[in-house]
Amino acid sequence: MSHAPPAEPARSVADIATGPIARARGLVKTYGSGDTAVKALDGIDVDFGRGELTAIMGPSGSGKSTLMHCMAGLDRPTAGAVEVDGVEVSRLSERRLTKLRRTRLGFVFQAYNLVPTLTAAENITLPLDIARQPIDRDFFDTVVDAVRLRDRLHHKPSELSGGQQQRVACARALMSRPAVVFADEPTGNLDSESSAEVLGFLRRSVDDFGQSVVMVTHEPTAASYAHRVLFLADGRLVGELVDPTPATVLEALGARHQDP
Ligand SMILES: Nc1ncnc2c1ncn2[C@@H]1O[C@H](COP(=O)(O)OP(=O)(O)OP(=O)(O)O)[C@@H](O)[C@H]1O
Repeated sequence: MSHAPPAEPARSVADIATGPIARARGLVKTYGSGDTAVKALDGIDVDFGRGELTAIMGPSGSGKSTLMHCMAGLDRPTAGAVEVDGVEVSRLSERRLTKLRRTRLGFVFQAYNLVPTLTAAENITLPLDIARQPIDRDFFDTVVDAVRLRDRLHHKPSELSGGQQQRVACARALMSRPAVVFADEPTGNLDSESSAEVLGFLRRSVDDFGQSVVMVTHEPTAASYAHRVLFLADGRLVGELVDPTPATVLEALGARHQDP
C-alpha cells in the first residue's frame, strides 16, 4: 500500500509564517520487517498550532513517542512528510538534522537529562554555548524568574529536587527561542505539586513568550494544560479535544476504552 502524501497546493511564505508550526502528512513508521514488523505510525495527518500547547495522549504502544520523535527529527519516518517551521525535516541530511535540533528545537525529557557536573545556570545555557550562539541575558533572566530558579542557579543537579531539575530542563529548552519545544512525559517522574509548576511554566511559555509546545503525556490533568489534545490509538489519530479540562480528557479516554 502506498503512503505518498496527498498532493497539496503550494503554500506562500506568508502561509508558512502564520500557519501551523509543524505538520505531518501521510506519516508512517514501521519498525523491523517481515513477520515481526510493527507499524508504530499508520498514516498520520496532523497540524500543530503555532503558539499553542498541544498534548498527545493514547494507550501504551499507540505511537505517541514515535510521532514526537519523527516530528523532532530524532527518528526517520518510513513514509510521509514532516515539516517544522517551514523546513521539511524528513528530507534533511543527518548533519542538517543535527543543526536543526540544536538551533530550532527544544527538548524536555522525563528523565531531565541534565549534565551532572554543570550548575543549573550552565545547564540552561549549554545548548547555546555548544552552538556558539550569544546568550540574551535579559531573556535568560526572564526565563529564570519564570521557572523560579533565581536562588538555585549555582547548584548542581544533584543538589536540586526533581521538580527543580525539570524546571532547569524547561528553561534550557526555551533559551534558544526554538520553533517548537518537544516534551516527552515531562511530569512522569514528578509529584503533583512539582508537576503543576512545570506544566504551569510550559503553558506560560506559550501564553507569555508565544512558544509552541508539543507534549506527550499519560495524565489527564497534564493534558488539561494544553490548548488541544490529540488522541492516538494503534498508530492512528482517532480524535482531538480543544480547550480540555481533566474531566473532558477522562471522558474522551473512557469513551474510547483505549486502555484496559
Ligand atoms: N525502536 C523500536 N524498535 C521496534 N519497535 C519499536 C521501537 N520503538 C517503538 N516500537 C514499537 O512501536 C509501537 C509504538 O511505540 P511508542 O513508543 O511510540 O508508543 P507510545 O504510545 O509512546 O508508548 P508508551 O506510552 O508506552 O511510551 C510499539 O508497539 C512499540 O513496541
